[in-house]
Amino acid sequence: MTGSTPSGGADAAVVLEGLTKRFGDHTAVDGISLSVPRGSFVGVVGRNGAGKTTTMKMCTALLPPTAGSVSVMGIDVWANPVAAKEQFGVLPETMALFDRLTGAEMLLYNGLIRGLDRDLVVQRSRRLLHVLGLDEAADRMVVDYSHGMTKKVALAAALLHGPQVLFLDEPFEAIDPVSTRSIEAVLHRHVEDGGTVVFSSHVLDVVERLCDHVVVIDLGRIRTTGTIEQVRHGARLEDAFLELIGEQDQNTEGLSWLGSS
Ligand SMILES: Nc1ncnc2c1ncn2[C@@H]1O[C@H](COP(=O)(O)OP(=O)(O)OP(=O)(O)O)[C@@H](O)[C@H]1O
Repeated sequence: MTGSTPSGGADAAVVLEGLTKRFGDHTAVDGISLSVPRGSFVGVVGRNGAGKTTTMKMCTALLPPTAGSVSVMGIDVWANPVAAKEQFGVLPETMALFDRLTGAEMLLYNGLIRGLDRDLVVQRSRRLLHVLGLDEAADRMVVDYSHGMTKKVALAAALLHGPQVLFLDEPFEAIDPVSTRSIEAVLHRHVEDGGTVVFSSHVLDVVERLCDHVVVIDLGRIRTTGTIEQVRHGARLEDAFLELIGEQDQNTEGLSWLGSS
């Protein structure tokens, strides 16, 4: 995986070139270039406000870039969003779901608007709901789901059309350990079958366990990228990350009043 000189070759699942997003005077993403090979499992990490979600949104046709380009499986996401969307599934940070439908109905609706055959959608939905531990919840309205259950049904919706690339923003946030393992198994299966996963996470132990590559973003730029081993240099990924980002001192000065009453 290259961080500054995207090859853009036929082996690339995702190619970012000079991807930039400015909000007024603030540059949230500052000219990111990256080439993600097909079949890789990539963790995107960075502290709060580093630019992970903004980058994910630009990759998935949710937020137009100020400059630069992104392509998925060779298709320019912003020049040809409809064709590009067939290639990827997305679990966004904030989910606008049709939550007055049951989980099964929501998946059916998602599948049908993607033009999938009804029987195929029903069959895939059942399987996904089962694997993600949502059998019991399938006939309940999504609005009544817990945060973790909502995330899992949104993940099922992202997987339904069998995309080549998955972009997942914090897929493990609010997910219990049992479901974490189920999701990990689904994602591993996707990669074993030749798919690509790009996900952001603050849980570096999960990134270390799952991913073959990691991208560290800071202040809207790629701070470093490579295989997990290259980035952690034999240490724990979390320690390597803290050293890289330079935030090891936990300064609690001025908080002596905490717990004093
Ligand atoms: N719509 C917006 N308008 C203005 N500024 C924004 C907007 N969206 C994001 N930002 C800013 O862009 C920067 C990057 O935000 P982003 O959400 O991409 O960070 P992040 O790495 O995903 O953070 P977190 O880990 O907290 O989710 C932040 O400074 C944020 O305040």
